[in-house]
Amino acid sequence: MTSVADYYAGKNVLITGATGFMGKVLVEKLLRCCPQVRALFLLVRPKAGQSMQQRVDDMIKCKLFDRVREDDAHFHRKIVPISSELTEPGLAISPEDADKLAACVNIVFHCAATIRFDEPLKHAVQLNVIGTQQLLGLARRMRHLEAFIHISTAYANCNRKHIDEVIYPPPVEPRKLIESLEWMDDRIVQDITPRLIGNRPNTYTYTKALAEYVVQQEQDKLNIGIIRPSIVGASWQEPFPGWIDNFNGPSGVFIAAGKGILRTMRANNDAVADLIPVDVVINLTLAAGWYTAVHKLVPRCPPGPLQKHHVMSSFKRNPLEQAFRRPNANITSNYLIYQYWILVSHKFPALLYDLVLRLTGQKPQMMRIFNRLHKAISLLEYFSSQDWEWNSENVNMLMAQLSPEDRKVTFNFDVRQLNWPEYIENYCIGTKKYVLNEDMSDIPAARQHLRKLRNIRYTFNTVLVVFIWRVFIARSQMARNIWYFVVSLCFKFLSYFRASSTLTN
Ligand SMILES: CCCCCCCC/C=C\CCCCCCCC(=O)SCCNC(=O)CCNC(=O)[C@H](O)C(C)(C)COP(=O)(O)OP(=O)(O)OC[C@H]1O[C@@H](n2cnc3c(N)ncnc32)[C@H](O)[C@@H]1OP(=O)(O)O
Ligand SMILES: NC(=O)C1=CN([C@@H]2O[C@H](COP(=O)(O)OP(=O)(O)OC[C@H]3O[C@@H](n4cnc5c(N)ncnc54)[C@H](OP(=O)(O)O)[C@@H]3O)[C@@H](O)[C@H]2O)C=CC1
Repeated sequence: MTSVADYYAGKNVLITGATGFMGKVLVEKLLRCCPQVRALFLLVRPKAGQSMQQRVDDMIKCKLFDRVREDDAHFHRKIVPISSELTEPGLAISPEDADKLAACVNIVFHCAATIRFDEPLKHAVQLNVIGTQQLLGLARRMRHLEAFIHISTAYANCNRKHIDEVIYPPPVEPRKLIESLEWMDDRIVQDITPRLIGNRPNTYTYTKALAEYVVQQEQDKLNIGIIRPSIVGASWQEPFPGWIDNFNGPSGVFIAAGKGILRTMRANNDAVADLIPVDVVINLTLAAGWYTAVHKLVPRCPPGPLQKHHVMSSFKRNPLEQAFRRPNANITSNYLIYQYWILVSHKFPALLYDLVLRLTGQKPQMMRIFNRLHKAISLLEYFSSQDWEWNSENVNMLMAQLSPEDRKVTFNFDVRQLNWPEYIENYCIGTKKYVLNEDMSDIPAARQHLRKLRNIRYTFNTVLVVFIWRVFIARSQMARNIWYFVVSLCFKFLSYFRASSTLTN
């Protein structure tokens, strides 16, 4: 049985989406744990005024690559950036580059995609479906290709409750959809999008389902493998715990909760999300690359439960700077209760805060922030308030195929060993350190700020009670009688407990 690292020795690997969250972890892991890999060809586009080379240089300077740098200061020599825009004809790869790739690439990892839930259908199809088709076209030209690994999502078939490790028939024949979208203007496409996506929640899951089908069409010509991760979160162990660099999925929710902005969300009460650490997904992906070179498979990443109290307690121990309120989110599956909390815990404090800003001559901003937050959580709700059943026999089979060393250490993807409270703690610290770039040495000041917020809350509640008392109790005889009745009842209870505790002592 060869080890996974042995398989990658001397191989030329092509990666799309290498500048993204998962792509970066894939590049890092390959360089660190498969040091004999020959070259990594990264398809990168110029962006935001930066050339492709500048972007790659910036990427490898980031902290994520510290461990690789320690092992080999010249690791960048193995990285070969190739200029490419996946939505352009021929992927906008120069003919010379295309010929070079066709001549030497052994394995392709296709990670690039638009993962936005609000992406217009035309663009989502252009990148997630047509981009994938074009990459497959290039792959067919690769004379030494051993495996084509496509990163899909566990939610590509989220319109089903039970999902097996098979490719389901597509919602529409991709070719027909592509032809229709070509002549339709954007307004028409926007109007018909809800009808097209049907019982899927967004264009992302719809186009990822089509992409799976497009990949499957090539199964007679290429060795294909499809990975379907659920919700990918910060790293568990590698290259270090808690690495995360974006606001997607749960990370944005955590940050908003840690900052005390998000106080309620609609979600399943017990297991609110199927979370999987990014290093686990990447270990599985690399193992699947090795295995697919010989066989074909569609593994799914095993999910884990995410519990909200771990998030709250982590942020209380390691608070974020300048929180709006103390972290305390109320997860509910009940629509009415949710609307109540939105009003009381989001809209009312935002209005109050904006009023204070206006009175002090500043620009109001809190209501705008909450409107954006509500848009974001409404898009995530579909995933956080439902359950799916996934079959993961292929994952178990793949695990059994690994050597003991790979299975337990180098390419471990067994989340049963994961300590969830510890993972969530590191995840929350990771959002603080790597997404918000906050310094850990500021934690005492952040704690002090939370204490100040708690005192403000106590003062506010006391003022509110006194106000209510003045308005209602002091003015109506009946309210006064009820009040005296409640107070005397409390007093009687207190005396009773005091008497009974004296007797037992
Ligand atoms: C309380 C605790 C308990 C919690 C329990 C619940 C947990 C989780 C629940 C449910 C998770 C479910 C997840 C399902 C996942 C499925 C799995 C997958 O297969 S794929 C991946 C999923 N994809 C996404 O997650 C994309 C979702 N995001 C979007 O679609 C958009 O971001 C959206 C519509 C939500 C918002 O869009 P906009 O246009 O309003 O905002 P924008 O462009 O994203 O960015 C806002 C600002 O933030 C900055 N920003 C973004 N990333 C940044 C970064 N890394 N660093 C600094 N700034 C950043 C941006 O530059 C922008 O700033 P400027 O307004 O331009 O100034
Ligand atoms: N994150 C998650 O929770 C999950 C992700 N997945 C899947 O994993 C894969 C990677 O996701 P993730 O890393 O989170 O996504 P990111 O958004 O972080 O990365 C997307 C990558 O695709 C590249 N890309 C986007 N558009 C183009 C384009 N037109 N031409 C060339 N490259 C482009 C981006 O490059 P650039 O830097 O230039 O924008 C970036 O490198 C996706 O296929 C996604 O569907 C599946 C399940 C869950």
